[in-house]
Amino acid sequence: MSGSFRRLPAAALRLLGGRQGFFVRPLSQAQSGGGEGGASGRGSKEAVEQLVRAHPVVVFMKGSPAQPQCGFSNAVVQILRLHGVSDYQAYDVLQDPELRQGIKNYSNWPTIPQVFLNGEFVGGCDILLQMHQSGDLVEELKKLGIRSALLDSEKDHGKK
Ligand SMILES: N[C@@H](CCC(=O)N[C@@H](CS)C(=O)NCC(=O)O)C(=O)O
Ligand code: FES
Repeated sequence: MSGSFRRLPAAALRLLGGRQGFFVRPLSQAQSGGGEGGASGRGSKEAVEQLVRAHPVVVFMKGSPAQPQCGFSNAVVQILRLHGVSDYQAYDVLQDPELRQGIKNYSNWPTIPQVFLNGEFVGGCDILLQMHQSGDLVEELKKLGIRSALLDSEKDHGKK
């Protein structure tokens, strides 16, 4: 799981953002404020936090679980499917440039997809794949009260 150290750069960014208030902003900055930078509106920390906490399992992706628009997002969907996880909240960042930037600011992670469990940033496609291979994903799902479907298929093969 990610440590809280990932939040530090976001806090630093907020501080920098606060300092802008001392100056009259040049037009170019004023125009970008509240836009794709995610400093306000749908990309703000507060708005993103609400989305992150809307469900025990949350995925920010390109496209939808039914129609992923990128192989990395598709990989996350397929890993969750392997574990029998179909009840999760997915957000399509291709529909919302502010969210696309806002989620990166929020987690201090530069790419999509992004997976959150119980409001905690877990990682992208590579990390979810590692957790799948190591067995950590089964354990993390267990903490959420979700029994991975892989446990049942392992039982069928005489393991546990
Ligand atoms: N290694 C990454 C793969 C994801 C990735 O590289 N995503 C790129 C291409 S889809 C991305 O989000 N780029 C920034 C963007 O499209 O906003 C992971 O583990 O999730
Ligand atoms: S959209 Fe091109 S790699 Fe994800």
